Amino acid sequence: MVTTAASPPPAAVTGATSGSVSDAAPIVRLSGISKSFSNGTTALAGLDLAIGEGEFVSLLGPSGCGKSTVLRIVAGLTNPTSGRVDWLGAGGSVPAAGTDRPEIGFVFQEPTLMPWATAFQNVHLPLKLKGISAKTARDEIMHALDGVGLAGFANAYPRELSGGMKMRVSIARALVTRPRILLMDEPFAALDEITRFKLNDDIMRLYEAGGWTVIFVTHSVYESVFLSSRIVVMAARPGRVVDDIAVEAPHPRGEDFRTSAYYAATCRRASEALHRAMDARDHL
Ligand SMILES: Nc1ncnc2c1ncn2[C@@H]1O[C@H](COP(=O)(O)OP(=O)(O)OP(=O)(O)O)[C@@H](O)[C@H]1O
Repeated sequence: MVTTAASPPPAAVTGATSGSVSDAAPIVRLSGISKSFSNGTTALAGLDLAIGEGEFVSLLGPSGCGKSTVLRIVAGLTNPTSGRVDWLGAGGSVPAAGTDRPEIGFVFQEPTLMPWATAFQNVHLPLKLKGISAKTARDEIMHALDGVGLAGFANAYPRELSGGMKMRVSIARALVTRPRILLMDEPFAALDEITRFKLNDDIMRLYEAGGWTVIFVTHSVYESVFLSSRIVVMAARPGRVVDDIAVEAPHPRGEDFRTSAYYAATCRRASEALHRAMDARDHL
């Protein structure tokens, strides 16, 4: 597995600060991760992956290559069959406890909102589970809703919101605890293309302002190149990392980036890597 960068971006899309943080100290490191299920499926085999603090890493790969399983292992929702997950402190050092998980936000493909609760009450949920009252959490909840452009819809119920707005509430709910790392499992896959573009722009603005670390699962080459500082390409049977592409375009990223030659070249590069991954056969 090789880490490569597409050709440097042309002057037209450079400026501001560098968007690449691929040399950032790791926040979490997965070493030799394998995952087998009782039905005999080997979802992952010998996967090594380090995620740098502040990186936006997309996991791109064909269906069944284990992208969601990686997220679930990072979130602690399932344990690997073998291998280690190490959460690292400042400067990439392993904290004394070794595997202490920091605050994690998780956004799923479905918004999974409580239909009987308002947007405000839905965003309150993770804080409520920590014993924080709506009154105490009010400013945090409104800040999170404001961040996704829904401050004016705090009292709306999910049935009153569009698909894109429901997903924004879901993102606000994931961010309200101010997580150190945000995990997103194909969050925009069910949305129409225009809404998806808009949410890509919005998540980019939030990432640029918030400076969090993101692991983002997607099937979309275009989405992964627009959003990511790094694209990790996976192959299936068994799930493994086969390519690691740095996207070195600066921030802020918007339409100039989407229409740049560097964007087109990087999409081509990622698309070729994805096709190689789809053709890959078992290597074990
Ligand atoms: N609970 C489970 N029991 C048995 N097999 C499972 C289980 N969960 C996942 N798998 C299998 O593990 C493999 C990896 O699944 P995973 O959902 O991680 O892939 P993925 O890359 O996220 O797929 P997709 O892009 O289709 O969502 C698949 O072959 C899947 O069928």
